Amino acid sequence: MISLRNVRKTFPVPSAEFVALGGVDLEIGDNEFVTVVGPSGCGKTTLMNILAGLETPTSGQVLVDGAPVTGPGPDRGVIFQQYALFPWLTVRKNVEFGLREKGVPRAERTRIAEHFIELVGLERFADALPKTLSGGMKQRVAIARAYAVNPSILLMDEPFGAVDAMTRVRLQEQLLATWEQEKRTVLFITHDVDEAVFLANRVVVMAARPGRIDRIVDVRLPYPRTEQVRLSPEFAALRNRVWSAVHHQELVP
Ligand SMILES: Nc1ncnc2c1ncn2[C@@H]1O[C@H](COP(=O)(O)OP(=O)(O)OP(=O)(O)O)[C@@H](O)[C@H]1O
Repeated sequence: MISLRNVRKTFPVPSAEFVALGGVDLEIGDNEFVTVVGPSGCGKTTLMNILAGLETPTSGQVLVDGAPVTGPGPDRGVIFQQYALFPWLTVRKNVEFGLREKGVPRAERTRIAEHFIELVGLERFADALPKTLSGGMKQRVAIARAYAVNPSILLMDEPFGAVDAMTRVRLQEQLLATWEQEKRTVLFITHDVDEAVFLANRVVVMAARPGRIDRIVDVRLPYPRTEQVRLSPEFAALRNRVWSAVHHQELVP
């Protein structure tokens, strides 16, 4: 369980302070899939960095299973928009990397890496170098690598932002298929309202100046989220609600 309690983050700017997050309260249950949308600059990445332990809040509490977050930890896997794979390592070695760091013995490393490479459908590319893979494939390697160290929480910041629209839809389906087999708590940041609704149990809509939660939309659509779900009137209604919540606030100066 993740708990954010009155989390505030300010950055010093000349002659004042900039309020990137102005008191965020949020609870995320175990194995929940929560997406975060909102206009540029509303503090999405700041929120994720705080949860990842890469930034400290100015005030407020950030708890994972009741314990304060004091830095990065193996309980939280982070996946960024840029693929962040080691270019000189094969897919297999990239996926094994965190396990090696943890001192997991070789046979066990191989077994775990194989399992997650298969789960993201890249078994044919296990011995390939990242430069020979498409952007979508690289991002699947990043997902397998994050999963391999067995974090209970996955923090994903616009992970599919750099791939084309068709690949993006496939990656969404693939991520959900992985999550349904290996449930984790996921916090997933995106600019894409369709993506936010398609993936989530709940969509957190943020607003800017100061960065805050504007509203939370429950997505009570069944999993697996098939094309039929994506094309359903229920999906369209939710998408329209989230779209209005995000885009109408941008008209405010
Ligand atoms: N180190 C910093 N110093 C000063 N201001 C910062 C710093 N980091 C972030 N900010 C400001 O805080 C605000 C929130 O930034 P953040 O990156 O969290 O927004 P975001 O919602 O993720 O934006 P985007 O969707 O464009 O990625 C922005 O206005 C940004 O300029």
